[in-house]
Parts: sequence; C-alpha cells; structure tokens
Amino acid sequence: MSDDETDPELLTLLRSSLGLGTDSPVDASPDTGVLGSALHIYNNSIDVAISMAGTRAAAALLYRQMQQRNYSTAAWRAHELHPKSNDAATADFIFTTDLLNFCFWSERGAAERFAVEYRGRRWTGYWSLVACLQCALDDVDVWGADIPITTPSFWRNEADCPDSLLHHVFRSATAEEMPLLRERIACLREASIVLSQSFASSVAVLIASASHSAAALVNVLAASFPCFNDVHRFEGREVRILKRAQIFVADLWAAFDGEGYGRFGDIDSITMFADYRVPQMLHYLGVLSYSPPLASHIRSLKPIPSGHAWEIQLRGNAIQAVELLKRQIHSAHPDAKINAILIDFFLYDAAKERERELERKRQFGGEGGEGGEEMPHHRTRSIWY
Ligand SMILES: Nc1nc2c(c(CN[C@H]3C=C[C@H](O)[C@@H]3O)cn2[C@@H]2O[C@H](COP(=O)(O)O)[C@@H](O)[C@H]2O)c(=O)[nH]1
Repeated sequence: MSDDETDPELLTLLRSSLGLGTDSPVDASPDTGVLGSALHIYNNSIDVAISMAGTRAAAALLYRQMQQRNYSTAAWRAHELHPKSNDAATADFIFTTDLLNFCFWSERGAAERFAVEYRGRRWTGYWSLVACLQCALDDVDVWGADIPITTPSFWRNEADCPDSLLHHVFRSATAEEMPLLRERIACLREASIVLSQSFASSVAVLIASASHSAAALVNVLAASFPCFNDVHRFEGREVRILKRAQIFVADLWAAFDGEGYGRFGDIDSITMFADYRVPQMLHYLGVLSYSPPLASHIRSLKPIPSGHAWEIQLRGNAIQAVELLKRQIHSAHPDAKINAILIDFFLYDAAKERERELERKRQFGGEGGEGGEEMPHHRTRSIWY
C-alpha cells in the first residue's frame, strides 16, 4: 500500500518491480518467491505503507552517499572482525555466522546489555557474534586449545561439543547472557546433522550444490535446514522471507568479491534481509510509514509476537521498499552498480552509525541528534532475524 499513490513515475517503477518475472529470487513461479511474498504483503498491509515521495527522496540521498563513499563489497571485507582469507575457512565462518545471525537486542541499558570483550573493545549486537567466533578460533584459549567453532562436524553432539563449551564461546562481558543462546545452540546442532547427512559435513559442498546460482542456494538452505526456512502465513497464503538464507549468500558474495565461493550469476535476484535494523532506517528516512497503533506500539518499546501481522507487514514492506529504491536509483542512473544487497548493507551500517551518534549524544550531549531523536525498531524475539 502506498500513502501517496499519485506519483506516476514511481507507480511505473512499482508496477515494473511488481512484474517479478525471473528476477524474483528462490522460485520458478514468480508469486511464490520472496518478491512475490513481499508484493502480497505490500498489497494487503494496513499498518505499514511505502511513501513514493519518501522513496524518491531516499533513493537520491542513498545514491549520492553511496557514490561519495564509493560503497562496494569492499566495505564487508574492510571490517576488522570479518575474515579476510579467500578460502573454505571463510565460507565456514560465514555459514556459522549467518546460522546464528538473529535477534541481539536487549531490554537492558547500554552498560548492562549482552556484550563481548575482544581485541580490547566491547562488541554488541551482530558484532558480538562475530567477535565470539574470532575469539574462539584464536590461539590457545582458556579451554586449552583453539576451538574449531566454525567446523560443522564439531557441533554435532554434546560429547564432542558440550553446551558448557558453547556457553564459554558465547560468554558475556556483562551480567546478561547472549539473547536466545539455547535457540542458537539448537541451530548449530541441527545444521551439523543436516550437513553430515546431505553435504558431507562440508559448507563448500553445500555451496557447490547450487552451481553458482544465488536463488538455488537460498532454495537449498530453505529446503534442507529448518532453521533457515523463514516462511510464514499472512492474509491467506504462505509468505517466504528467507532472511538468513539470503544474507548468507550475500555475505559470501561480498567476502569473496563475487569470485570463488562468492560467484553467483544471479546475485541481483537476492533481496534485502528483513531484519529489525533496515526497517528502522527506512522509517527514519520517511520511506516506510506506520499506522498510529503500530507507531505507538513501537515507540513504547512493546514487543511484537513472532508471526504477528505487524511483524510480517514490517518485514515484507521493507523488502518491497528496497526493491523500489533499487529501481528508482537505476531509473535515474542506469549504469549504477547497486543492488538490493549493497543498499541493505549501507542502510544497516547507517542505522548503526545513527545509533552510535544518539548514544554519544545521550552520554556527552552536543551534536548529532537533529531530526527524530530516537529511532526505535520493532521488537520481536525470533530466530528468523
Ligand atoms: N538487513 C541486515 N541485517 C543485518 C546486517 C548485519 C551485519 N552485516 C554486516 C555485513 C555487511 C554490512 O556492511 C554489515 O557491516 C546484521 N544484521 C541483522 O541486524 C540485527 C542485528 O542488529 P544489531 O543488534 O544492531 O547488531 C540482526 O537481526 C542481524 O541479523 C546487514 O548487513 N543487513
């Protein structure tokens, strides 16, 4: 649903983006893929809308900023915590990360929330997970040896890899335990069994099974691993979001710069990853708008149950909005080397930058708080995102 349907130019874009066709990821028939699901959600949403004017303005801003920063897959590799080697170990690292890459938010304040100490810094959120994995792989640990935490056969069972060891790997520097730690351990155990049964316990074999097709690899993950099968029901039909399956493919593409394990002929068929950070930024930019009941619920930091219609509307419209941003950018700049993945990465990083600005302002006052002070995100405890 759009809250200003009068914009013919963007309506044309919307219609073309709704054409779906073969660029709808993970499907043969357009209406059963992620884009088809996002379209169904968009058409049946009453609490989340996409502003055409906001989309046009945000597309111009994003393009300008991405160009200024020469934004590319290099941003992924540039982060100090991300692996740098172009080999199977990095593919294993990314699989392990995206198997567990969900829900890090906390009800506690900045000082008490789950955090990890590594390389002389405290890491929170997504980066806390990456720091845990890097720390476990480092040289001799208090456990007496480097822990092969990114080796899938290691996670198989309690005997080889007791829960107590995993609690050590994902230990907190605060009083709060890693959110949903029990669910993360279950994901590791499940994935280890599936990989051993169907992919010779090898992430490289899993990747090779898709023959360099991004959509096929997302399909294989959704079909083989229950914990990647991010599928729900909304307004009378199944909707496929597949966030962690898609971010796994995207991270491979970025980490390997489109070569080797990251080479996919159809990488532009991957959509944004419907988490809770990018919708937050899309709302801040005026692309997404919320009904008063939903806006009030989010502002009051109340949780939304997993599977609730509001959650599905937020996730589905975020996918649709990024597709529109992508098409708006390409309409104005046909040669732009920008896809939904890079827009998503950029919006996620922008959300984190803004969060840091607001935190500095809270602590030290001063600049950085212009415009909407807070940027609350929707709060759903879910293993899907
Ligand atoms: N849509 C989207 N969601 C992303 C990421 C990332 C990190 N990607 C890095 C790789 C390339 C980029 O440049 C980033 O540097 C994490 N997440 C999700 O956010 C949530 C964690 O949030 P917080 O608690 O604030 O850290 C959680 O659901 C997690 O799955 C992304 O890129 N896109």
